[in-house]
Amino acid sequence: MAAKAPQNSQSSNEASFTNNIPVPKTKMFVKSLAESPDLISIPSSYASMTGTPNTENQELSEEPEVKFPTIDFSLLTSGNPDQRSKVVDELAKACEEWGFFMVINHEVPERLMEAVIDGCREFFDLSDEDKLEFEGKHLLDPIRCGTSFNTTQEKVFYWRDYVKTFVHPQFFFPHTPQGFSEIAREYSKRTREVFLGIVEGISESLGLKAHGIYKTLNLESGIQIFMSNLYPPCPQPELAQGLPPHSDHGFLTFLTQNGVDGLQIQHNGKWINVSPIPNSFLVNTGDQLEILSNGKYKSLIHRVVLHRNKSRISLSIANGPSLDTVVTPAPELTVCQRPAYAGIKYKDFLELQQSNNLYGKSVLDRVRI
Ligand SMILES: O=C(O)CCC(=O)C(=O)O
Ligand SMILES: [Fe+2]
Repeated sequence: MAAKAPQNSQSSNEASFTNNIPVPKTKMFVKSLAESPDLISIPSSYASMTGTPNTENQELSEEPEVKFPTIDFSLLTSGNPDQRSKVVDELAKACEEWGFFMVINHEVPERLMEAVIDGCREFFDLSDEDKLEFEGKHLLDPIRCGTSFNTTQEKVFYWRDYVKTFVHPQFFFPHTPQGFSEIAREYSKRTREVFLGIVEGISESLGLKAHGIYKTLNLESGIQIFMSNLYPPCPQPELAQGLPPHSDHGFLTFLTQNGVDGLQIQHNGKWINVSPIPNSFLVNTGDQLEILSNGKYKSLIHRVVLHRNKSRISLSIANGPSLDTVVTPAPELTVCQRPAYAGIKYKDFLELQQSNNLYGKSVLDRVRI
């Protein structure tokens, strides 16, 4: 059945979004595969050749109670300089030692967080034909929906469907399910406010002016990508992967989920399961922060493992520079140290990341000096 042309809330003919890298026809959505009545094992095209996710070259941490860094957003914005400077120090430590933190007391209403996840679920529940309307034709099309990560490049597919849309500087969104777009618009806006507050704190933590990063990365027209992932129940979770180990291309990613865990982060050479504090954001550092901080704040390597009987939905909001910003190490940080990364336009970085395999820090490695 032929897919109809994508329809979005606004025009998709923005010059900054058009490129010529075509998107292949989506393989079957993994949700439909997972719902096949007789499925007792995964097709070989989903079986990881590098071993099971949990035994792959690194062990799972055996620490029973991991104390993840937690940032109280209300203390960062309270106007009390002592409280703020304490949180700035905590941000420095979290970014340097973990590349990961949970944000609590962020003022995004819990019911909005629940409503947006419900919207994601309703979207994934649409028929394959309805979802294919949003498949997208080119890699940087503002709305794209599909499965795995990049099925033209992958020998092994990931047990994951996704919908991905650009929500800043211009808001694009599927017109269905009804009401989803409005909820997503509000959620994206509120999340961006928290992101901008955290960016000021990170700016200060690097010894830059509070607005330094905002100006350098042109965040006024910074990219915000709304990406929801569905990981359906998998009959052989020990063989398939939700997402392989990778870092995120942007500056900071804000993640929430439907109450089902599955995210693992790499810390001190071990994998750690992340179980979020309710109503918190899981925030991780991305490649543009690693470049800007000249390697002081490394981007976090993370991956997703699957469940036999549970369906997981996550929503990651990737926040990055404007597409035409050339990101380099901050000049203030290369006075005593040589720059460790060459400058690269964010749009080029994004295109490289989207058109290749998702693995490790493959794109960042290309700009290391
Ligand atoms: O689903 C998750 O927990 C992580 C998703 C992720 O890594 C991504 O969207 O880049
Ligand atoms: Fe990620």
